[in-house]
Amino acid sequence: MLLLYICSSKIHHFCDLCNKAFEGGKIDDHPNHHGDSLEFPGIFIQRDFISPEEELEICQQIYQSPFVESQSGRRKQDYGPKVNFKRKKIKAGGFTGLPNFSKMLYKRMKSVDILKDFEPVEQCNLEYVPERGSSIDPHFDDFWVWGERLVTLNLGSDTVLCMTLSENSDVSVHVPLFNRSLIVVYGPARHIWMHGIHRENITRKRLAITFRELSAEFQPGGNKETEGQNLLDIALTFEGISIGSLKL
Ligand SMILES: O=C(O)CCC(=O)C(=O)O
Ligand SMILES: [Fe+2]
Repeated sequence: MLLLYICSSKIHHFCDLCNKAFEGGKIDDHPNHHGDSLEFPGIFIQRDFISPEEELEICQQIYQSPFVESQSGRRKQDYGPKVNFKRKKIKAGGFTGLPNFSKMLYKRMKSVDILKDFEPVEQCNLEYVPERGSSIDPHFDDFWVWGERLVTLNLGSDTVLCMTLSENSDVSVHVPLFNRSLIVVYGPARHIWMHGIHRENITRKRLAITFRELSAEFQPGGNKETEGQNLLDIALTFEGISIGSLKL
């Protein structure tokens, strides 16, 4: 069966300036919101996290490494451990660390209150383009290996993250992903709501850099603490080459 990923009539638009989602309207209505509002905890947005010059530099760095084809018209570059989600196995394998250009992003993230103790162990760069109809179906990021906060830096163009309660939910919340902004997804937005991106909302090339931290099991005090520390030591060398590069 072909499941068409379309949005319900009850679209709410999340406003990062009000920290609420408003029924109907448009993504850029602020301050003229109307319609019922919904509390929508678990989204933090830092607009202009990087400058246009930094964006250009980061994009140039990204395109010096090869991409591999991914699902739904996306291409990706992975820097992280090899994870078998079904068997719950994680291996450092060919992981050589996060890429060099992410060192400055890591440092800057530390200056954001909600991320001051954020220790990323994985980076995935995704490329979306309208020509390939790139999108991502609604999903939860894995809960066994990945921790509370999902952090994404948005590059290239604006788009919208669509949050739904299930595949065919009749309520959706559209969250703006501004170019050069950083978004942190946590709490209910991470655990209760699924997230995805519609192909209609990819109108120009977009690059998303997602950083993930390890779950509590791999953190100090957890029973996989040593494994976690080892992965983190590798990640934070910032000497990584993408997994796809190894196969060439
Ligand atoms: O492209 C994005 O902003 C979201 C990507 C995502 O949800 C994922 O890689 O799990
Ligand atoms: Fe995701």
